[in-house]
Amino acid sequence: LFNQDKLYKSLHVINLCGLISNIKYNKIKSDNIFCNREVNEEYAREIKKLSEKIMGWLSEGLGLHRDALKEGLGGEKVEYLMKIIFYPPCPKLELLYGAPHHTDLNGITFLIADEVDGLQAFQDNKWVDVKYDDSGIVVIIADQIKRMSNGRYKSGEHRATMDTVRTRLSWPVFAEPNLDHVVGPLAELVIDDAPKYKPYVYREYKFLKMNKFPLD
Ligand SMILES: O=C(O)CCC(=O)C(=O)O
Ligand SMILES: [Fe+2]
Repeated sequence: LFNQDKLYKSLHVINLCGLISNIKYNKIKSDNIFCNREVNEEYAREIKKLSEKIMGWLSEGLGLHRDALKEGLGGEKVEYLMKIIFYPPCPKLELLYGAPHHTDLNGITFLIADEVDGLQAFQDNKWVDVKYDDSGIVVIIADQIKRMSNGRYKSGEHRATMDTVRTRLSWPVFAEPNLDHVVGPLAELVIDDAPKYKPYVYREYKFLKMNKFPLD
């Protein structure tokens, strides 16, 4: 999917995550270790390209033109939100999940983690581990693609567990609509089929889902 050289170049921040995964969070924050603007910008550019390529394939899979999902998500106004998540060790795993099971609110998510496993996907009615693999990137189809496709694509259910002794860092990038953009089933997909989902201004969708209000 990527030009490999470019990928590796843009990933050295991620490798750094692996190396520093045992350093205390405060130290990470105070050292501003992630503030390598050049690398982050290059990573963001590559994620944008990858995101548009995959959304192109997904659009074609719906029998639509390549840009259909990208345009539905807001075209050039799509935003790429990078999060760095810190999961401290948890000696009693039965007490909590790092991230309880959920689907992502946005359009599509790209996730890289350090070498500590934790991400699990719900597949065939059971939770399966997404194994750490530093040659790849995890792609999660999220709510807005499900809604634009009128349910023909599912929003991938996932969760993150913690490790009893090791700290874990993960690095998802969420491709999401601008808060004022309205997303709903694509017009071409609701000619013969009834719309399964209401269109929402993304700001409102986020608010309703985060507060567990009914959506449709
Ligand atoms: O840390 C992970 O592997 C998953 C994080 C996640 O699912 C999220 O932030 O939405
Ligand atoms: Fe998630």
